[in-house]
Amino acid sequence: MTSPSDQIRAGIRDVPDFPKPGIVFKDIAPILSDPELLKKSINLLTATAGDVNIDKVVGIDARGFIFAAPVALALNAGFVPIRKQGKLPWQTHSMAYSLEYGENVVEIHKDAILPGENVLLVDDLLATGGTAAAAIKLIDQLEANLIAASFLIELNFLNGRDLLGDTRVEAVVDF
Ligand SMILES: O=P(O)(O)OC[C@H]1O[C@H](OP(=O)(O)OP(=O)(O)O)[C@H](O)[C@@H]1O
Ligand SMILES: Nc1ncnc2[nH]cnc12
Repeated sequence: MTSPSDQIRAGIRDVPDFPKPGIVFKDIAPILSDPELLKKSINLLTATAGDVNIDKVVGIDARGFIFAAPVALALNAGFVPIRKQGKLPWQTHSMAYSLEYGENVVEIHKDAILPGENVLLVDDLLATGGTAAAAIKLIDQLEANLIAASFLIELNFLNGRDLLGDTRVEAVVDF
């Protein structure tokens, strides 16, 4: 019997040279289109919270939202979006960063998380760690208590977790 994480691993499709030459893109579309794999992904990400009561699940625009919102519901927590620059209507904190195939700016609403609230950060994939590191800086600016950063996929060879300081990092599958 294959384990749920092995089934998820088998559902990830490699697309060479996307979005740039030399990048092997991990395509999660086959997981999203399979209700069993999608449920298993949500369940395993939810389990990374452990026994800690989570107040807010923070998801990163855009693929992170797919997983973070259902995880928030499963944990009876609120959902907070970190969005790419220019999309959030209220007052924001901003952070510039580099990722495996470019650079960008992410933002969070200043009132999205109360000081001391327990936060779980959820994204689909940890590559160089640039995106997650920027998200963690935004969460820190709100004086939240980051319990863990949880990813469906981690690309070990890019050492992204080295950028995330002493944050507990969890990944459902790694390559
Ligand atoms: O560890 P890093 O090197 O920073 O890369 C990881 C990030 O890259 C992807 O986001 P992308 O910016 O492509 O956005 P998308 O979710 O809108 O596709 C992915 O969803 C992560 O957020
Ligand atoms: N190789 C990759 N595949 C999918 N998403 C990514 N985000 C950053 N690197 C990625």
